[in-house]
Amino acid sequence: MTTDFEKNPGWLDWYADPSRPRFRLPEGAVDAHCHVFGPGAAFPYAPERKYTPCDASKDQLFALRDRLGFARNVIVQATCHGADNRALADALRASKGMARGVATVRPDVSDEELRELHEAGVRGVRFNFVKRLVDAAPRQDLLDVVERIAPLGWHVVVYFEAPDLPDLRDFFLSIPVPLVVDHMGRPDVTKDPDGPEFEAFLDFLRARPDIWCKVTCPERLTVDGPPALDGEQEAYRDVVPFAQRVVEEFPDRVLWGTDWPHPNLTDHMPDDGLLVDFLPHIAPTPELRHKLLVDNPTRLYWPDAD
Ligand SMILES: O=C(O)c1cc(C(=O)O)oc(=O)c1
Repeated sequence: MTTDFEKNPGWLDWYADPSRPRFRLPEGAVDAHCHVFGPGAAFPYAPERKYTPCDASKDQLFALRDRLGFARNVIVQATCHGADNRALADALRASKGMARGVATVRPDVSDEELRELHEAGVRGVRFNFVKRLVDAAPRQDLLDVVERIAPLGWHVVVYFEAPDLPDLRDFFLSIPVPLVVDHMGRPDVTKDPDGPEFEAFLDFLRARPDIWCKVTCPERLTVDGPPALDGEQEAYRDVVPFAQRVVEEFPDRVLWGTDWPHPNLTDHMPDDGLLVDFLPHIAPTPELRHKLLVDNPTRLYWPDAD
């Protein structure tokens, strides 16, 4: 088995020495979207992966959590690990209850694996429709997965790009468990936040009260920044109106996370401390920020916490 992996040429490694955020996160804040990569020598990347990243271990993730001032993490299975959830489960177990997870499973996953994942802290599965990241799975396979995970009380996280929503909408609405949308459905932020494409996305969120939305990844969505680097306190201004619209209309079902270690960025690697400083721009009041960072993710991932 290969354990010696070479990251993609031009791969941008995560930012090694993030600044301490000026914005002080509320107590109990959850980084509700982040990943671990390998390390490849211990947890090999999947043969079917579309990219080979740099390593980003659980210890490095937990160090970032502590530096930024988060209490908890939600770790999302990255596509470079396919449906091999061992690195994820290892990180969840090591977190001692301070991390929950979102896994990738195939319809033939055993009951025992599902039980073990649940016991480790997994509370959802991820369906990915971004063509550069995965080969499309047949929709029937996904519905078969839903049937397997529904009894565990899990939800489905969906990652897709805005132009694909019209084709996916009815399928999503047929999924009989809560849905969580990654990265705001990837809007084109050069378009009008009040225009038809983003309105179609908001309308999808309105279709059911159990559709949640991650208002994440300004560093991925931005077109003209400025980037969260060199102390910039007004980063990613072009993304702000989109995220703010979602936060204000759906304050009780928005989530936020760093997306560390930021796979596949090609332009720049953000300083994660400055990414945290982006939060007051999209959630302008302490009440909105408390819902976004504490109440909502705690309700979804730690419903029994007091
Ligand atoms: O846009 C991406 O490249 C990306 C990739 C992955 C993954 O590979 O799982 O996860 C993300 O949240 C975003």
